[in-house]
Amino acid sequence: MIRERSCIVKAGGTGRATQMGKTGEETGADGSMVSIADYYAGKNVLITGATGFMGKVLVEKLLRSCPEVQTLYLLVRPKAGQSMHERVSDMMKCKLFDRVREDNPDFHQKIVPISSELTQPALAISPEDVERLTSCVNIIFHCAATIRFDEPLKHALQLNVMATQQLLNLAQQMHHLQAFIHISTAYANCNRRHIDEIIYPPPVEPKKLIDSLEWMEDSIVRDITPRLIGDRPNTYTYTKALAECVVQRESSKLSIGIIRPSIVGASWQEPFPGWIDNFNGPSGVFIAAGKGILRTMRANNDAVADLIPVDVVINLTLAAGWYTAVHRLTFPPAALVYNCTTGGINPFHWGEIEHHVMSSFKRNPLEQAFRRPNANITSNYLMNQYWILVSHKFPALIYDLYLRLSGQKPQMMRIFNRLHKAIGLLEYFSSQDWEWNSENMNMLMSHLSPEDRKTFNFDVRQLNWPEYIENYCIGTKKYVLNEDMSDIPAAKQHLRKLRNIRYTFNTLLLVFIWRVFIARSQMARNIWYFVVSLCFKFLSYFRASSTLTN
Ligand SMILES: CCCCCCCC/C=C\CCCCCCCC(=O)SCCNC(=O)CCNC(=O)[C@H](O)C(C)(C)COP(=O)(O)OP(=O)(O)OC[C@H]1O[C@@H](n2cnc3c(N)ncnc32)[C@H](O)[C@@H]1OP(=O)(O)O
Ligand SMILES: NC(=O)C1=CN([C@@H]2O[C@H](COP(=O)(O)OP(=O)(O)OC[C@H]3O[C@@H](n4cnc5c(N)ncnc54)[C@H](OP(=O)(O)O)[C@@H]3O)[C@@H](O)[C@H]2O)C=CC1
Repeated sequence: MIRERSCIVKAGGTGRATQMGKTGEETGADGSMVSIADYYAGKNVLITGATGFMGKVLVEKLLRSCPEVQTLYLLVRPKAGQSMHERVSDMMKCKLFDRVREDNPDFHQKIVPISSELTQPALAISPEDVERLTSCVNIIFHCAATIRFDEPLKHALQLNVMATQQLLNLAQQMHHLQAFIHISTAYANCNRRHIDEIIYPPPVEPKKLIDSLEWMEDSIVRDITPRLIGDRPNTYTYTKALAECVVQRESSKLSIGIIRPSIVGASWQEPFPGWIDNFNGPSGVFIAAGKGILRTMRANNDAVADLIPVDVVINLTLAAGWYTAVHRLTFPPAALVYNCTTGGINPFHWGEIEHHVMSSFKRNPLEQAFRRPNANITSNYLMNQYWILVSHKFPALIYDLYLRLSGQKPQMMRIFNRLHKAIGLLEYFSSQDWEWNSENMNMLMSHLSPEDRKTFNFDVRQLNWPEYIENYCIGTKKYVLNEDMSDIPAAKQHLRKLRNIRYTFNTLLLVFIWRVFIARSQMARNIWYFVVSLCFKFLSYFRASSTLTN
């Protein structure tokens, strides 16, 4: 149980003892509050979702900036024919960990994978592992979730809500737990325009929903899902809202922090700019636009694009873990919520994103683009439908015809259908504005020492958007598509070839249409002869006047 009355925490590798002050704050020998790295020294940390996008960055940052951390227990499941050990060892080989590897080649010794399938009863953790975890874990970061927008409700509920409840149950058995940090999303309450740092009443009592869905067939659940999620756009935001409520209910027994990031994008500074490893959210859209596949999308040019770099989210998460733990005895029995957003502090709009993404991909083109990158966003439904027809479906049809004629399997229409499904799910978020209150983020920043403010920087006022977007686009090229920067001249050459193909195609099309038109209409023929004779007269006049002046 974590709401201990007093506690002495041995700060592991630093050999520095920290103790609870009168206020419940952990203080150093001189009475000052311990730094973040000192707090994590000697601590055992449990992380769920460590193999995911944000989990990886969290593990990396903990190892790099809190090198005295004792052990990181990662709840991992075997997947795609790989054992949990193989998955974790592959993860540690990835480029993201290069800096940690340089600082400490033996960093893997601090990582202990624990086999767990979060959708199974008791999280499918073996009794020995439960024993081990309950006796030593000091802090939990719960990142695991399904973030798919089209996840069937039952599965989203199982993972995002029920697994969270089970993890909270496990947390309550832990003897030395000091903080439970839950990663939610800023869009959990996207049915509201203004979102405060509070937990709103749930759309439905989670337990009742879980009980009633349990006996229902999947087809029935599918049919009633739209009615259940109501004014939320998908099962993801709906179940994340329910999860917050489940977490909040345990806050009288545990010290809890809830982080609500908005749209998490590539890293801003750490461990290097532009790191990204997936197609989620805007990354997939940027790549599709860079490849010249996506030419139109419904989004509001003037709406705020609330992107937040992944390293900012992780720095805030670690700082919130520290703050929750050192203040655990002074907290009221309520979870502290941190809206982790940029819109209210350093706003940037979708129209500006479009401009910078396009110019960045023109400077650093992706390899083997389908067409020259030239995506436009519009909030007009009909306009978007028109461009989908002209710029997506028509070229896909022609290309598939070419593939068929050359004996290959047509594939472009299939790609476009998938793309349309994906962007259709994102449009809700790119067409509207939200306003998040981020006072707790500012409050947390004010509690950091100047040194911690640098090491765990989450001050997004310093973010230079054009530079960030440029690094983001380069990051998608290098780390998602594994393309080499040295191939840029060839990629530019390919774009020039595409431009020439387009010019030739347009000219041939124009001539063809005109010829058809002339052949069928006397009026068109008359206009044609009139224009030609006008040009001829003008040329003769020009030639005659230049002869006279000579
Ligand atoms: C010029 C630019 C202008 C900008 C304009 C505005 C841009 C606005 C952009 C965004 C704003 C919104 C942001 C959201 C806010 C919420 C934030 C959060 O809290 S959570 C995080 C969000 N979560 C998701 O982003 C999950 C979304 N993804 C899904 O739900 C599914 O992946 C879905 C339905 C899109 C596709 O499902 P399937 O079953 O058809 O496909 P599957 O298995 O996921 O992937 C198949 C292949 O396609 C790639 N793929 C996946 N998503 C892609 C995408 N968006 N674009 C391109 N490829 C994608 C995958 O990597 C995979 O590749 P392989 O077959 O393994 O090689
Ligand atoms: N990405 C974003 O834009 C945003 C994300 N968030 C939140 O941040 C958190 C992390 O998101 P992100 O890193 O992007 O998500 P990812 O999809 O990249 O990672 C999800 C993680 O959860 C794990 N997981 C999923 N299902 C199970 C399961 N049944 N048992 C065990 N582990 C499981 C995955 O493991 P495995 O590798 O085995 O599949 C993976 O490690 C989530 O809570 C999300 O809601 C909030 C706002 C925005």
